[in-house]
Amino acid sequence: MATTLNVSLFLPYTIAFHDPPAHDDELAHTPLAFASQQNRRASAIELGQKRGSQGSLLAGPPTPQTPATTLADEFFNSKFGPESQKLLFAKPGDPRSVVHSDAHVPDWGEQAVFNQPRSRAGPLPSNSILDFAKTQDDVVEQKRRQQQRRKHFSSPPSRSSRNQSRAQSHDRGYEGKPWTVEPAILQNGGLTNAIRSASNEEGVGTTWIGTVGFPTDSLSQNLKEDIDDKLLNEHDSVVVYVSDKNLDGHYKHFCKTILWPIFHYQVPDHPKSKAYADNSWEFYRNVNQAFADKIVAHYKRGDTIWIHDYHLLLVPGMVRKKLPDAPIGFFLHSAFPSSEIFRCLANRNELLEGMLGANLVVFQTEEYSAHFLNTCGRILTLETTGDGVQLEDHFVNVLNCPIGIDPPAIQKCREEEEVTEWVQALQEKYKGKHVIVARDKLDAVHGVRQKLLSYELFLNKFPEWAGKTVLIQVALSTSEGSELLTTVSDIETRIGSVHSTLAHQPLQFLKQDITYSGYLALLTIADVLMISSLRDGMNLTPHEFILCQDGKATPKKHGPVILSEFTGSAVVLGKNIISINPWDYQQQAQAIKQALEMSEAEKASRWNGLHNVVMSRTGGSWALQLVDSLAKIYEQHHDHATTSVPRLSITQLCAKYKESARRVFIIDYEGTLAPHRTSSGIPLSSPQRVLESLSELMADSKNVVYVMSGRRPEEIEHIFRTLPMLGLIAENGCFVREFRSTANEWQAFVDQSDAEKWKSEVRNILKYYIERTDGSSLEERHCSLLFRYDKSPDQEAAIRQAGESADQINTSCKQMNIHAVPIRQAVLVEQIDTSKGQAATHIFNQLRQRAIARGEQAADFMMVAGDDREDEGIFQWANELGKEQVLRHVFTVSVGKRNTYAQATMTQGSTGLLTALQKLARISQEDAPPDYLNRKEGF
Ligand SMILES: O=P(O)(O)OC[C@H]1O[C@H](O[C@H]2O[C@H](CO)[C@@H](O)[C@H](O)[C@H]2O)[C@H](O)[C@@H](O)[C@@H]1O
Repeated sequence: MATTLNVSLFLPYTIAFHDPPAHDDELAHTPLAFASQQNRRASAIELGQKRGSQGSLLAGPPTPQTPATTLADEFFNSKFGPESQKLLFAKPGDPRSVVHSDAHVPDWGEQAVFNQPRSRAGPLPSNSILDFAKTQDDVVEQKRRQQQRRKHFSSPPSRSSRNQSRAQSHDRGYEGKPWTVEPAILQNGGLTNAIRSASNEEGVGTTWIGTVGFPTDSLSQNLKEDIDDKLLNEHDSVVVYVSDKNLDGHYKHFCKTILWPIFHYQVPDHPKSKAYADNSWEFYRNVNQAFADKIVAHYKRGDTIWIHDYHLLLVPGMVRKKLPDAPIGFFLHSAFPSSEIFRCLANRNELLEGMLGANLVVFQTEEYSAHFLNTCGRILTLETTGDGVQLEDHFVNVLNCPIGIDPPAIQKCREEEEVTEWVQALQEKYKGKHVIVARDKLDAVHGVRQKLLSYELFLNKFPEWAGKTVLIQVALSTSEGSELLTTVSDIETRIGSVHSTLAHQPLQFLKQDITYSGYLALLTIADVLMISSLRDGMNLTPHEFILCQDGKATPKKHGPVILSEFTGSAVVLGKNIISINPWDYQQQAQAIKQALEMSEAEKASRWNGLHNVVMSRTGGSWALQLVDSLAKIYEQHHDHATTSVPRLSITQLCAKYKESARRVFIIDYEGTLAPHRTSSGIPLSSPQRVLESLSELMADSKNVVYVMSGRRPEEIEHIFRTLPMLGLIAENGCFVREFRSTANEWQAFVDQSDAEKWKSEVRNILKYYIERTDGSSLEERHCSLLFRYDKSPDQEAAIRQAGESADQINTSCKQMNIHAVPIRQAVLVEQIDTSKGQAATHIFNQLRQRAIARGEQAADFMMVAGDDREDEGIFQWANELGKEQVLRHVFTVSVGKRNTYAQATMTQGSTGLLTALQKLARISQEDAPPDYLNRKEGF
């Protein structure tokens, strides 16, 4: 069975270590025996809780029937202990159960949920700019002073070294402890649910590759191997082990303080931004390399590799280096920012190049894929189309395909008794109230502050609602500083002091996560969902809310969704949401009022529309679509991959040449018949041999010979002035001089006065960039313009300017039917509808018509030779003629080693091609009638 390797920073599983039970001698300290004991314990606790769960379930005044510790207390105040997994997952004890789509807990290495080792990573090495200015003497002197100071103050060890040594003594106890496999806390729940749902379909095998989500330095090799075995054999998971130091630098530093903020538009101009390179880049690279190595070690021919999210942007490129032929897909779960933001990243080129190692790069929405294409164009000066990015020798497809949820699995969880109990309790608690719910990460991008301010405004502006509305905001902790928490707490206090009464609290702010059953119940009983993210790749909470609002468990149903326009889900869910700009507090306040006052009919109609989207765009269909799209693209790429393009067989070429009656040659000049011009712009090497070979070929009246070029007609005509009968295609197909035309006339395929219109506009744009790029120049052609930077001393700066110029032209001149294409050390601006292929079609059709008119045989042999991207279209066209049997023999030949649509390659370069042409000419000479060299007319 074909296997998909799903690669994500965190596996869906982790390991929990347990203390052996004190008075339970019957239990051996083995994971299995211990797990069964844990399950028994968990059930006992659940039972105990349920028996006491008759009263109010959320923190509030206790009722007379309420026992001293209510389930509500457990719900919100429980300390995370070994049983606390039930707070986060649908089914405790079942590592495969549905998980929160957007779960989040405290920092990596500092979790308190499971008993796990702590990080042994020390602080990042210093990145002080001053370090670079020091002389060796300064360094020695500084160290001496530091030592003196330490002695003088006999300062206690630093906090991090204290933590480290504490961690080490704490970790000693993990060896020999029983352990169990648990659903991971740190994981992308949306991804896990989607892949699981698709894996339930027949024929899709999945292997996960990722870390276990906790620091592993302190685990012995034997223990690691035991964990490897269990996860591989029972959970189809391959563990990537990286040192605590690497994962700490990678995740806590590079991912969390640089990539995540920048990808979510935390503008790097901000003084606190860390968009500058800090030392964590090295750790990011190391972790990505460890993942790539693991994938390579595990990959078998026939497998498909899917790499997920912003933590692993370099992995596709790293794997590609080792597995040139593997099918690799990359999916970005988060947002992708505009190129203006992305370009602030110090390692922007490496990150983009890493992603481009994939065959297919997929984003949640069109906005992100468009930003990516645009960024590749601007920063890497690559040619992009709506479908992807053209690299020198292959195409990387780019797609958008939004993730969804797994409705059947969630519906099943909703049937659990515990959810029903929560629903009843919550309904009771909020009887007569209008409940707005929300569950977000408490970080700068999720807009909790903006939401609370808008809610406060709503309460102040519409006091008639203040006594009957409750906003339940579940806020998931993040590593972000306390500043935001302080601000949010201030707003919370203000709302409480102005609007709370003895009987009513309009805001329930819960700074911790809730049980999965509680979460589903909350979504079921709520009247409105409100999400105010400033940016979010997708956000699946709206999907889950819509599903739970079906009225099956409660008469309350079809609650409206207030959703920030900056989320991927707003794009997917479309017009039926109440769309808000989280920065517009007035609009948000108004949206709350609109949602609360919406008629039942409107609610139902909006919900139906939303529900259709949720049910059709599911996580399972997303996962299958990714696999399917990659398979198709891979097949296309592989149809013409270099490895499968054979060398041109000269023997076969000669044989077919010999047996054909009418032949057409269309051969590219620069890079094919002769090497590319040098960077000094000095003419190409002597074209003498080229002229001789072409002349010999033209001597046979059965042959029609065209040379094609990007140059202006007068230039190419000058180069071939000794062959006035040679057919010529100039400016990439804008002009054609017919073969054996005595009039020496050029036919134009472009209206030059039209071209003048767009050229004057583009000239102005290019002028700006040329002024800023040393050594660059504008080459004027009749139907195209060329921004050349081959003589620029600073190539890097020139490439950047070229990329930006192409981007600006492609964006601002869209209506003009032109495109700017980065080519070798230049940007070519030309009309979209002209090409070498188009000129070739014209030539070929004319030849056929003439042959038919004269009652002669049409061409039965064609050879097309080229060397770069611009020749690919003409290769495809000629191949088609062969496939459709318009021509009996077609030879498309690419000079060099690039990936190509040509049927054959000529790895020996121009010299090899000229030798082949001369061989053909010799055949003609051998077969020639005595008057051979005097015959002039062709067919
Ligand atoms: O916190 P991280 O480890 O850095 O991971 C980032 C988040 O990844 C997941 O969210 C992303 O994927 C979701 C599903 O595609 C999407 O809904 C969300 O918008 C993305 O940001 C994960 O679900 C979050 O918990 C992580 O915080």
